[in-house]
Amino acid sequence: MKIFKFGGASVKDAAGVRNLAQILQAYQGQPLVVVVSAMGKTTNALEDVAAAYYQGNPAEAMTRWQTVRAYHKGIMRDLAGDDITQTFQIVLESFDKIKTYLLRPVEGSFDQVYDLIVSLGELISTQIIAAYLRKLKMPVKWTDARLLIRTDGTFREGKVDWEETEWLIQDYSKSIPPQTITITQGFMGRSADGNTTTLGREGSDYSAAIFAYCLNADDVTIWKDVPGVLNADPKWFDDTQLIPELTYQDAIELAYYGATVIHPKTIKPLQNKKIKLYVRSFLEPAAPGTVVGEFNNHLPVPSFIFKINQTLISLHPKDFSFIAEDNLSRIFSRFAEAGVKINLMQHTAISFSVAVDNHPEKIPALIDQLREDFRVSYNGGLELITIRYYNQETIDRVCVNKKVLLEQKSRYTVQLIVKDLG
Ligand SMILES: Nc1ncnc2c1ncn2[C@@H]1O[C@H](COP(=O)(O)OP(=O)(O)O)[C@@H](O)[C@H]1O
Ligand SMILES: N[C@@H](CC(=O)OP(=O)(O)O)C(=O)O
Repeated sequence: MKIFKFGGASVKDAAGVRNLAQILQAYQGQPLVVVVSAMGKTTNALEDVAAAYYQGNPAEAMTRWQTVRAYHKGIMRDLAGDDITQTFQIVLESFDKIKTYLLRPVEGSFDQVYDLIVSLGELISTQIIAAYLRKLKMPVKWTDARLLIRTDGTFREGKVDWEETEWLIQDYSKSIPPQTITITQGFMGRSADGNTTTLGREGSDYSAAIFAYCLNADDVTIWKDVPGVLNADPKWFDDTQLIPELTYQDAIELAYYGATVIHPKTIKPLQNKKIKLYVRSFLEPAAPGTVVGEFNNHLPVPSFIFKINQTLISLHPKDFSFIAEDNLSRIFSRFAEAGVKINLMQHTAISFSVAVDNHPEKIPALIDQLREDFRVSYNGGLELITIRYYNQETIDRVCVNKKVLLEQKSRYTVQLIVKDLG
């Protein structure tokens, strides 16, 4: 069994869907599970629909939804010709159900409504793709991932119930004929009480790993718009180099520090079962890309990760206490309660500094909370630069025209919080 994952960029238009079909045709005859994300930037657009709907503005929600619907209709028209009803009847029925939902009064918390609305992107994309592949007479089965991935009740960041999910997925796999191409959604699951939950933004890579783990798959391929894992994001750096082989450990570290090409939760389930992960280009499907697996060699070149929009928060006890266990536990519980992930931390006897992503909806409230116990100073608009397998030359290179506010080195990794002076 092979698991494939196609992200939003790969299916952003009809040409992308045709390209996906062509890639799958090359693997015909093999059992495949194909995990697909929402098309293009649909998830962002649906976030706006959810916000308007929840804020009690149904007219605005409907207008925003109609834009999403028109985008998908355009893709269907291109794939099917002018009459889309024959090929895509099921999608049109989904559109009607969504419209009916948006006309109903709001029920539940914002996060619950968010998951229900935002996950529609994946449901629609997989319905369109399955219908198109069926039109090409390919042996596809559209499957609702919510029947297979069981999560706890946390909305927007559902935690996988691995035991139940493994049982559900294995049971499903017994029921499908060999050679079937299962088309299913990334990023979503369902809690035991029947609520749709999402796994966190960009979580479709993780869904592919969940399927692979539960099916003891041979391997996973995530099809991207880059040739594989590079030693830096080509959006930021020229002259990037492809990394042909990557250890699980290095892949986890790169993804955790912010190399967005692989979702950080993806690697661990694969590493536990020694399942290889291929990162390949959907634009150049014959090229080998990167393979993540058990290798002895470290990264062949230093790798760079940039995270912009960072805020550095520094805390100082108001009393005469040091930054020791009691203060640390109070600080960590404040961050956990606010749902703020710490990207980097450093402490001295009487100060504690952390770098976090600047979420305007979370950080000001967290700072107010921290002020109850600490003197707080903060600095926004910063960059976090991580270099794996650094040397002084690489540090000097990234620090040109930057002021370094904080530096932290371990054996293999250096992290720098910098202010751009340019
Ligand atoms: N080290 C890296 N190597 C390759 N791509 C990277 C790296 N770090 C960040 N990226 C970015 O990851 C993008 C692909 O990931 P993503 O957009 O999340 O794909 P998808 O939406 O298909 O899941 C690339 O376009 C690239 O800009
Ligand atoms: N569509 C979801 C899940 C996802 O992983 O998408 P992508 O594979 O396009 O990053 C999101 O945008 O968050």
